[in-house]
Amino acid sequence: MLRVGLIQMAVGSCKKTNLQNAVKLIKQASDQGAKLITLPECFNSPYGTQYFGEYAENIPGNSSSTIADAAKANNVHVIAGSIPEREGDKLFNTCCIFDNKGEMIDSHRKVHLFDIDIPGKITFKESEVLTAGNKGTVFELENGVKIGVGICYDIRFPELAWKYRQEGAKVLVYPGAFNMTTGPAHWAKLQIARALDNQCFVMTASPARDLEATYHAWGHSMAVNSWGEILCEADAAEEVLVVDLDLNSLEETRKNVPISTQRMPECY
Ligand SMILES: O=C(O)CCC(=O)C(=O)O
Repeated sequence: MLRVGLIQMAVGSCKKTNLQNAVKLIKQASDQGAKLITLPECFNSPYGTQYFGEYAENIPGNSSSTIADAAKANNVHVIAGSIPEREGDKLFNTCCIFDNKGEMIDSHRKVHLFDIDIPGKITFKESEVLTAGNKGTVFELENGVKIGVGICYDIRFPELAWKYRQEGAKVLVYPGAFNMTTGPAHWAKLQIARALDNQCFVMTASPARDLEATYHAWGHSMAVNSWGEILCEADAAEEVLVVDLDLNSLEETRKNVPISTQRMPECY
């Protein structure tokens, strides 16, 4: 069993408050026994291309070291959602991953930037300000369980998740901030799809919905098992979800429906 915490946190315009809130909610999840905790995409800054430059930080920097300290203080692994990262004259959307001693053991820069245009609904172009990451990210917990990490739009690309599965991932984690158009239409379905086509657990953490903000996040952070069942799901408000992932059930799914050994790549 792996007990995980999904933090759907309210993110506002004050970075200091956002960081304090993240630390408080990590403790809340840890107090309920979570050993692997994920924060949402863009947890130190409002989500929007107009904010990334102002809120960006180097890594290591204040935001990353605040979460590192929280990971150590609570003896938990933390997938630190994402922050706008500055490196030289470039900005990235970056997730730092900390072990339970507060060491940054890996990081993931969003590979697929969120550039979409749905007329009359939502137009968003992260590539106007962000640079894409150029690698996938799989890290390992102390007990050897491998975790693949993507950020939000990365969930739409099954090849990335399949690469993680091939590298041994059992859990796929996507901090994300879907919106009021694609959220209700696709968010849960994409998680179930990635869970089924890779026979992995999928976990997401979104910012809470703030109708005063310029971007309205869908929320609905959730965890899905390898059978495609939703184990827990938040609504739109701030909430900490804690749930047990039964890794034996995953082995059973993989044994009973052995798709990983039945591929016919020569036909694809
Ligand atoms: O894929 C979507 O519909 C939303 C993606 C998104 O909000 C993001 O990548 O931040």
